[in-house]
Amino acid sequence: MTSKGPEEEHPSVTLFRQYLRIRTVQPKPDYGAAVAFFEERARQLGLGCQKVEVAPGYVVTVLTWPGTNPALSSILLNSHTDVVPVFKEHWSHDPFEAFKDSEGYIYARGAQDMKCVSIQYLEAVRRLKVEGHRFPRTIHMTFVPDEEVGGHQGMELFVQRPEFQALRAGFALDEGIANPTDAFTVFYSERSPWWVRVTSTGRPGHGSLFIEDTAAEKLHKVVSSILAFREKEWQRLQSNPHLKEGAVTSVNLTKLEGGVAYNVVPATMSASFDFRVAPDVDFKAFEEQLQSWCQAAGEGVTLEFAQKWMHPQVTPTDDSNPWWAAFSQVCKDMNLSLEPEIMPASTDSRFIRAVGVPALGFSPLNRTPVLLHDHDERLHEAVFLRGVDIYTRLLPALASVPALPSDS
Ligand SMILES: CSCC[C@H](NC=O)C(=O)O
Ligand SMILES: [Zn+2]
Ligand SMILES: [Zn+2]
Repeated sequence: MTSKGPEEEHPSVTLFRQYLRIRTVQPKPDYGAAVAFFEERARQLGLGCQKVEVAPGYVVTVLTWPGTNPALSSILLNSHTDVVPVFKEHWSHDPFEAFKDSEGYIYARGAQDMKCVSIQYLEAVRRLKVEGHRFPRTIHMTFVPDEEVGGHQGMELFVQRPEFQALRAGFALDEGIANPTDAFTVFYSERSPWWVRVTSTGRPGHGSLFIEDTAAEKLHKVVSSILAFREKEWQRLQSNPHLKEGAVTSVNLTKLEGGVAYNVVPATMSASFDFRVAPDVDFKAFEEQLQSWCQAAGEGVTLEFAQKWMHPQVTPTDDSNPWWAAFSQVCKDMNLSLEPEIMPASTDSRFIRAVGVPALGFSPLNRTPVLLHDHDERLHEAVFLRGVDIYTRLLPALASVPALPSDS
C-alpha cells in the first residue's frame, strides 16, 4: 500500500496518529484516556471488551473477536500502552503531536515502541472482519499498562489472574524491534533482567589521611571485576559474527551512590548494575560468581537484587512448534525474511512465556532505524501500513492452526 497526500491520509494512519497523541508517558501515564480509546475501538469494531483492574488504576483492556471453535485455545495479541519519557528539547517536533513530514515520517514517542503495533493489530482485525472472515480460534487483543517500568503493575499481575486463564491463550505475539535492513527481527526468547546493588562498607575518617579498608576502595574492586566481565562478554560478541547481542550477557554500571563531603571518607558506598543475563547461562553459578567478586573485594561488601528474573523460556523456532510453522510460512509466502534473535531487553513476553504460553516478539517494521526510547522516534506511514498487511495475513494463519494436543 502506498502513502497518500495529507488530504487523503489512510484512515489507519489517522487512527495511529490519534492514539500517539494520548499522553501515556511515564512516569504519569494518562491510562484513562487509553482505556477509553480502546473501548471506543471495541464499540466501532463490534468486539467484546473487558477491563481488568490488576492494581488500583492499572487496567488491562481486552478486546475479543470470538472464533468459530471455542474448544480451541486462543491467539493473544499483546501490546503495552505506556511510553517512555522524552527530552523535548532534542526533538524536531512535539513528541505528542504525531507530526507527519512531507515524506510521510510520523514523529512521536511510541511511534515504534509500540503504539504502531496496537493499531496494526486493530486495523488488521477490522479489515478481516469487514471482509466477512471468521476463524476457528478466538483472537484476544490485550492492551496493558506499565511495561516500560517493568510490567509489575501490568502483565506480571495479569497472567496470575483468573481472567487471564479464561482467555485460554495458546500462543502470543508481543513487541519486537525495528530492523534497518529489508529483514524483520523476531524474538523467541529474552535475556533475564538482574538489577544488582552492591553496597560496600568500610572505615570512615578525615579526607586528608591514608585511611585503610575504605568503602570506596572495596567498591572499586567489585566495579573492576564486573566491568572486566563486561569487556569479556563484549569481546565474545565482537569476535563471533554468529552471535547476536541477546546471546551474550550484558551489564552496565548505572548508579553510584554515597559520600557527603569532599573531606569526609564515607563509611558506605554503593554501585548499581543492570545485568541482562543470556538464557543459556547457569543462573546459580552466575549468582555465585557475583557473590565471589564481592567477597574477593573484602569484608563488608554485600549485594542485593532489585530485580532478578529466574524463568527464561525459549519459544522453539522450528517446525516442531506449529505456531512457528504458521508464522514463518506466512512470512515465506510474503517474501519476508526473518532474523530470529534473543531480545536484548525485557518485555511482557517474559511473563507470558513463564506461564507456559509460547510467544514471539515481533514488530513488523523493516527498513526502519531503531529509534525506540530515542529522540525523534519516528515511523514511515508506508512501513506502518505494510505492517497492517502483514498482520492481515498472519492472523488468519495463526487463528486457523488446527487443534493441538495442548488444546484439549
Ligand atoms: C527489567 S524491567 C524494565 C523493562 C524495560 N522494558 C523496556 O524497555 C527494560 O529495561 O528492558
Ligand atoms: Zn515496548
Ligand atoms: Zn520500551
